[in-house]
Amino acid sequence: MTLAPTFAATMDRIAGGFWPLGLAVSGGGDSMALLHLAAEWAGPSRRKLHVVTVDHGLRDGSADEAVMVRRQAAALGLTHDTLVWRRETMGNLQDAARSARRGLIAAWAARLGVDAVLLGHTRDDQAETVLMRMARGSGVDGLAGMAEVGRAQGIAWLRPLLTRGRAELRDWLTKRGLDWAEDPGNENSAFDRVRARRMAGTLADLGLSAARLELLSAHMARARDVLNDAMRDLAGQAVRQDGPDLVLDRAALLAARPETRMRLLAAGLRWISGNPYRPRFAALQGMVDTLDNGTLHGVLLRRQRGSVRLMREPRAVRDTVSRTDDAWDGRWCLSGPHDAALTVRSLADRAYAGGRWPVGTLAASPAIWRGETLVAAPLQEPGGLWSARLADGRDDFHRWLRSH
Ligand SMILES: Nc1ncnc2c1ncn2[C@@H]1O[C@H](COP(=O)(O)OP(=O)(O)OP(=O)(O)O)[C@@H](O)[C@H]1O
Repeated sequence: MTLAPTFAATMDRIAGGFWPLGLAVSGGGDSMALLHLAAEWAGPSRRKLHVVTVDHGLRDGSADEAVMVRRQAAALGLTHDTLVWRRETMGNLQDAARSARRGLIAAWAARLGVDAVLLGHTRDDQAETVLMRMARGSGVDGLAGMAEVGRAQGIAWLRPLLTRGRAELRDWLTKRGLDWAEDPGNENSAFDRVRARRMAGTLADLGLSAARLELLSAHMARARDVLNDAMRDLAGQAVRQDGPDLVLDRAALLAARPETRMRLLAAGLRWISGNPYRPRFAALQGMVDTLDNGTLHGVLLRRQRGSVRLMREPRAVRDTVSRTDDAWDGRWCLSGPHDAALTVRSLADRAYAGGRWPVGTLAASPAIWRGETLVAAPLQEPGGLWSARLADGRDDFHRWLRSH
């Protein structure tokens, strides 16, 4: 099928529930094609498409590209904003630029009431991602590549061009006499992605084309879904949430397949720690084979008779301080009489044994402090003026697991 109708069908399938929509357009060929295709698809509703360009200021011409995008967006009747990023961090420049860009765009979307932003990743980007992940020894999840619909930083990121080729998009623009900018960064071989792009060219000569790599990622995405279903079934049978902790039936877990067990443990560690990434494979494997006492990813594992309890590691939250009306450790909400002089910190060594909760759970639980004076310890001594509950979205492990 030709480009515009397939694009429209994809958009109807993935973007239907979102309106207005954001469009991240760098000025390169992929995202300029995205701009024109999206405007065509939206028709008279195009006023609800908002375009954004991040000017990284990393090289001459980046401001000109933003101006070019603005001009073309205006000609299509779309609003356009330029966000300027000033580099503050050292280290991997492309990674820093990408995460700054995503953060700026997400904040921009929140300001406009936009819940979903379109990105112009193509099949070639997907193929390069898969190759880079192969080179890093990724498993099924990594080889599934980028998702057509993903959630991060509080919004949805949609990639409606993931099955289309870069050359096809440029042809489409050329035929319509539309302009785009070539990113000089694409020729800089210091970047992993650029090296992957070159490697992809060589492999295509051997038959390992972008289309084949995209097929691989689609197979892997299906395998991942099956494995995640198995993990959720196992969680239903073998995991009980106890307040902020998880209690795992050790025998049931050890009887499950290692991959299912490993996924479940990784999910439990992420739910408790709030870390969006899973631990490294080697560290996880060591722990999952024995399900013994240990610490990983800011979480303690403690064996208790036939089970293993997962709880937040007290040391990991020792230095976490927040105001009483912010979520503490990203997962606890406190309520009580407001007083600007109070702060939330962990109960730490003021936790004592003998109550409803293990000392470890209490030590990593939130407490209200005035300087060094303990004002309230809601988990250890409930029923006082202060109470603590798990934040929405992090309060029910099994529900959380269904959406992660
Ligand atoms: N400066 C920018 N301003 C607005 N959107 C951008 C900008 N750069 C990239 N994008 C958006 O991100 C999409 C992908 O860009 P790019 O291939 O450079 O990848 P990336 O975001 O760095 O991520 P990855 O390296 O994982 O592919 C573009 O098609 C566009 O939608």
